[in-house]
Amino acid sequence: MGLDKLEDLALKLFSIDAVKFGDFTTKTGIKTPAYFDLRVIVSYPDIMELTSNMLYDLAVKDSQFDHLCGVPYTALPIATLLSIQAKKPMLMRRKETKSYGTKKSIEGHFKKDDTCLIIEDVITSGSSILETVKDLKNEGLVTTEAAIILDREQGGRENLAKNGIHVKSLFTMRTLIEILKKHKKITDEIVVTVKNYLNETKAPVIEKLMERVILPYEKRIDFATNLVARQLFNIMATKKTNLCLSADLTMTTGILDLLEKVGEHICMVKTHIDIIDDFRDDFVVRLKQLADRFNFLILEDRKYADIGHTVSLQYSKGLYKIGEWADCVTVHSLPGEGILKALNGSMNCITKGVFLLAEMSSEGNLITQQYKQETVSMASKYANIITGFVCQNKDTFQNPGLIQLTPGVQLECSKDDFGQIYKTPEKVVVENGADVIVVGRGITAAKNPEVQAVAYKDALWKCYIKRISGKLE
Ligand SMILES: O=c1ccn([C@@H]2O[C@H](COP(=O)(O)O)[C@@H](O)[C@H]2O)c(=O)[nH]1
Repeated sequence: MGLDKLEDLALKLFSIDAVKFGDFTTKTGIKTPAYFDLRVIVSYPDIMELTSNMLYDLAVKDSQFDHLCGVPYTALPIATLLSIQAKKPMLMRRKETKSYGTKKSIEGHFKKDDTCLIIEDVITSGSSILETVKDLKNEGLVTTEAAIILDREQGGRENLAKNGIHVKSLFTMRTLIEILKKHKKITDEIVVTVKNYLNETKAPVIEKLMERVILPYEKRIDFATNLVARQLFNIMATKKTNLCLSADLTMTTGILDLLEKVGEHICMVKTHIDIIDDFRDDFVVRLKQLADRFNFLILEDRKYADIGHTVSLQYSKGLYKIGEWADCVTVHSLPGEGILKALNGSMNCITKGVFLLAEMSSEGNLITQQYKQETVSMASKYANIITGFVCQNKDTFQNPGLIQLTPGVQLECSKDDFGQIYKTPEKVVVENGADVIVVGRGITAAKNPEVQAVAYKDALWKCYIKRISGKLE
C-alpha cells in the first residue's frame, strides 16, 4: 500500500479529531496521551470510503473467507462498505442477545465451519474482538483473521495471535505519530510522550490495570452488560457500601423493621421468601417501597436447580411470583444451560439479573474446579441476564463487568453447627476478591443489628478501599 494514501488518511483522521493528543482517561480508567474516536468518521463519507478502500487493499481482496463481521458498533459501517466492495456476505453480532424472537447472537445466513473475517476500528487488548470471535465460534463459525484500522500496540496483536487470530492493521500507534510528526501536526514532545507511554504500558501493565479486583466499582459500570450489575455498581459507588444483608428472618415485620433501620447502610437485601411464616402480597409491596426509599436492590436467593421449564414457572407463578418483585435471583448451573435459556425467556432481561452459583461457602460441598469453570463459561452465552457469580475466590472469573457475591462472612473466622464456614472481611474482600458481601446472622442475630450493620459496612468498605488502592497509576 502506498505511503501517500496512508499519510492522506492519517492527516484526514487528525483533521476531524478522530485522533487526539493530550491527557485523557479511557473508560477503563487508564490514563493515555493519545485518544482515538473513530466513531466520528460516519459524518465524513469521503473518509469512510478511503478507510474501507485501504482496508480492502490491505486485508480483504487477497484473503479467503466466507463472511465479514464487524465488531459492534464502530466497525459496522466499515464492514458494510467492505462487504459490498468484496461482494461477500456480512454477519452481524448482537452485543446483547435478544429476549424475544429467535434470540440469535449472530444475525445472517451461514453454515457450520464457514470462515469469517473480523473488521474492527481500534485494538488495545483485543478483548472486543475475542468476544465477537467467541460468539461466532459458538455458532460453528471459524475466525483466523482480523482487519483493523489502528493497533494501539498494547498487547492486542499478541493476545489475538495467542488465540489463533492474525491481525492486519492500517496503522500502529507508532506509524501514526511518525506521519503526524513528519507533517508537523504534532510536536516532538508529544512524540516522546506517546513513545514513553507505549514503552511503559506493555500488555501485562494494561491487563493489570483492567483487573477486576483493582478497578473501582464506578469504573466497572461500562464493562457490565446486565442492567442489574450496572445498577449495583452504581449503588455501591454512591452509597459507599458493598454490604448485602441476608434477611433470613421468618416474620415479615421482623424483616421490614430491620430494613427500616439498616436500609441506608446496604446495597442489596437478600431474601429467602419461602422461610417466611406470614407471607402476604403486601409484604413485597412494602419491601419494594423500602428498596426505593433507601436505594438498595432485592435478591431472592431461590437457588433454582430444576429443568428450564419448571424454573420458568417457579420464577413467574405460584404463591410468591418472584419475577414480579425481585431484581435478581440465584441459580444453580447443575441442570445445564436450559435453566438460563428458560429464565432468559421468562425474565424481563432489561431489568432483571441472575447470580449463578459457581462455588459455595459450606463445608464438604461437591463443587469441583471443572464444575466451577464450566459454570463460568455457561454464563458467557447469557451475558444480558448474568449479574455475576456467587463464589468464594477471585480467580473464579475475570470479567470486570460481573459481580462476585460472597456469603459466609463474619467479623471473626468461625463455623456454625451445620458446616457454614465464615471468613473475615479482610480475607474475602482483599484476598479473595468479593465485590458484594452477604452477611446474615452476623447482623440479624446481633443484640443491636443496626450498630452491627454499620460495623460490617465500615469494615467491608475499608477492605475494598485497601484492595483498589493497590491500583497502578
Ligand atoms: O454458598 C452459599 C450460598 C448462599 N448462602 C446464603 O447466604 C446466607 C448466609 O447467611 P449467614 O447467616 O451469614 O450464614 C444464607 O442465606 C445462605 O442461604 C451461603 O451461606 N453460602
